Amino acid sequence: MARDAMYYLINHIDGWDPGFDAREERVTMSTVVLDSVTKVYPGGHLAVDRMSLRAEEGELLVLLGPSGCGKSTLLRMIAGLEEITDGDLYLDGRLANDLAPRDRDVAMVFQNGALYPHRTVRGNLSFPLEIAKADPAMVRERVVELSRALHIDETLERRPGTLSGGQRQRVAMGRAIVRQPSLFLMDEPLSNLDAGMRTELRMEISSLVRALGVTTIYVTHDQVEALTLADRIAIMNRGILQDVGTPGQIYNDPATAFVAAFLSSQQLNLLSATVRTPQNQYIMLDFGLHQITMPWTDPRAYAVSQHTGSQIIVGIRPDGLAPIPEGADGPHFSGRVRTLEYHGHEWLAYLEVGIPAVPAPEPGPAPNLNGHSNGNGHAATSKIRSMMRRLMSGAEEPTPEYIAPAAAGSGHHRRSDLVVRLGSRPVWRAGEHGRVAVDLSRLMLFTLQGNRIDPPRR
Ligand SMILES: Nc1ncnc2c1ncn2[C@@H]1O[C@H](COP(=O)(O)OP(=O)(O)OP(=O)(O)O)[C@@H](O)[C@H]1O
Repeated sequence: MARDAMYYLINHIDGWDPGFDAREERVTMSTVVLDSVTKVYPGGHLAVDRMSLRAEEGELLVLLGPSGCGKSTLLRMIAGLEEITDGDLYLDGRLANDLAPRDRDVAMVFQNGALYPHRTVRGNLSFPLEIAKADPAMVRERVVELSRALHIDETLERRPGTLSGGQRQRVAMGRAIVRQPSLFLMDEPLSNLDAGMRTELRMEISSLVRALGVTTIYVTHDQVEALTLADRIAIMNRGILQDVGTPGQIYNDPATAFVAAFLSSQQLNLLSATVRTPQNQYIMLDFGLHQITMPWTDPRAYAVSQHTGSQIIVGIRPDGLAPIPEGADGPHFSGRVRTLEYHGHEWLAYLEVGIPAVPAPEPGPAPNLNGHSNGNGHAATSKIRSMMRRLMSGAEEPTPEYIAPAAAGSGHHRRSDLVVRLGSRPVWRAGEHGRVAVDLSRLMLFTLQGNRIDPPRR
């Protein structure tokens, strides 16, 4: 959104009086607290498993995860559209499990920007204010102002069916904004748009919700959207919270191998290594054909040494490896360049280094995530376990904590190529021998279950 349009919107919204005490509402935006919230759908499907999470007042919290991980279910429970099976939801400090959706002061924007098809854009935008019995003259004025700020003023007399996808989403956002809720819930609002429109609207959403200071929970499966938009990201898999932190924290210091792999734009190198401490002089990560040494002065050394004699998973992003000349010193890998791939802004090289590679394990929740807990976690856990037993009547209790990596520890690792980022000019040709320096500080160290060996900083 253009800067002047943004100021226009903010200034006018500040002065709004839409017929209810909106300004009072705006100074205290909702905090959202999930305390061990669980959803089991009829039929026994566990969609959300003991999620504890807190969205601060005015925060833009992104829920990120692959399709089917339970993001929409969680959002719908917050909106009151889906019943909570177990655990507690607090909105602004009030227990809200049984609060009717209309009493939650929540506005929701969906993927398809669901609008009233027989109402014009003007009718759609004014509807929430009409319901609130606002003065009609004021409603007309406010709708025009808002439509200008959202660049949809020329579409006011049109019906949603005649609008582009981007215009429909702007109207949907406008309709959510117009009644100034204390909580915005957005469920993949950009996923039906083309790449250019997604980028444009992404920036607009970011400036809009920040300018309004409305607490926003935004669901997406797109890691770029999450990294660019969020104050904090909560990443989920199979209904379980995997990590929560600022984009920088979870990208650079991920709690689990799943998080590291999910947030990598290029394929993350996940390699199997055995930890050794020869004569206690240093730590050796033994990759079979290659060894990397880590001095005792490394801040992770003690934690890694606890795994001496065992296998661990070492993660390294393609840009943590840099080509170096043959014979250069320092930690390195080397092998034949199998192929080069052109990606426009960069080249990727695939280096045959003969190191066992492993898929990212999908562990349970990382320990010590900074979600909210009111101290009754054990009670909630045993409650849900007994409920699951009832639901599954005799079936074995589900244990989502650990799904063994296909190859890890089995001795039958597939050997795959090391992916190396080369930048805009390839320094090698296919078939040549290549050598890459390993930036020790960029190595991520995980147990075979996929949890970080050295605790992430939050
Ligand atoms: N009404 C329902 N009844 C039974 N199972 C459901 C229902 N709604 C969702 N599920 C299941 O719950 C799980 C979580 O679904 P949910 O829609 O919350 O995931 P999601 O992360 O939002 O996925 P997507 O990104 O594809 O929308 C899925 O396995 C889904 O099939």
